[in-house]
Amino acid sequence: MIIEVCGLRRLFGRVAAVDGLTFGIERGDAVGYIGANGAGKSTTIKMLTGILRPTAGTVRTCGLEPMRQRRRLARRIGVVFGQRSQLWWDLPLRDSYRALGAIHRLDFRPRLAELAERLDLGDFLDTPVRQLSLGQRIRGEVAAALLHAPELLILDEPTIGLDVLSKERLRSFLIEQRAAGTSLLLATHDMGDVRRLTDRLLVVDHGRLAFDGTLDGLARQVGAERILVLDLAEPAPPLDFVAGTRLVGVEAGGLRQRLSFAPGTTTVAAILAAVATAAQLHDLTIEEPDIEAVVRRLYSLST
Ligand SMILES: Nc1ncnc2c1ncn2[C@@H]1O[C@H](COP(=O)(O)OP(=O)(O)OP(=O)(O)O)[C@@H](O)[C@H]1O
Repeated sequence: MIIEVCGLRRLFGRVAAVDGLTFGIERGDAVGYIGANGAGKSTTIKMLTGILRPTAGTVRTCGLEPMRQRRRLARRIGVVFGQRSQLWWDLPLRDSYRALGAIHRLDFRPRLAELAERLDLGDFLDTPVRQLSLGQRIRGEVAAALLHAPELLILDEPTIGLDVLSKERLRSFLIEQRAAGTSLLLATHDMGDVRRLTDRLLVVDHGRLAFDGTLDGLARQVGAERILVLDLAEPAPPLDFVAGTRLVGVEAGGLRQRLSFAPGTTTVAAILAAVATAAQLHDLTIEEPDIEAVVRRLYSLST
């Protein structure tokens, strides 16, 4: 296992930020770590990476004890905090990589060339970090975390604040990394991240594990439905006949219609095939369920 956590606890004064977590993650897995604000995600990550000492319980990351073997661990994991930077603000991006290369005692150039190409960093490698856009900086952060080819990549809210295109680019890159064998642990508020990048989901609530399973399993348990928003070429009568869906909105005289469906019961492809018999599609978007709402619902079911 690449991560093993047993009875993990962390108190801040009287607040238990993490309150008895036990879980394991297999090598090569991609796992989403979700929960409401203040649920304990960042605190868990800090204990996994050796930044914070557990109050009780044990944690092993890459088989190492993070607090005691922090340096050895740093060579084997990469960490990206979306809201904090590990880059040198006033230096050109390239100089941060040079410095990280020196810290890891490796010739960073071949790996950087590969990452720069995959993450499209070429245009701004010589720009000071403080002048980068958020999307550019996050790509820069991800490259920094992967420079030493770690076996585990831990990301805390990597796509927060990114526009749709930058998000999608980053996600495709992470999917490739995973296919190349890197294990992923991804703390996020974004259901789209979870759906695209992970195949297992841990939900933490008040420092405790509230769910461990697949996204479809979670959707079944709490009824977290996705909504397909269909923009039609011409107004159409209500599309209330599509198997496995529920019509939840008709706008603009039938030009825009919203169908709700539970993952696992039908597929977008099947829905579109049924819609095509009655209307011509112009555009579509999928609205993911809101993570906070899913967690609230999960919590209300378990209490
Ligand atoms: N250094 C600290 N001192 C005191 N309390 C803390 C500290 N760090 C976290 N906490 C508290 O621990 C709890 C868990 O916080 P944590 O940051 O781990 O949550 P989170 O799930 O990452 O939240 P978010 O999604 O908002 O980042 C919260 O109640 C928070 O206020």
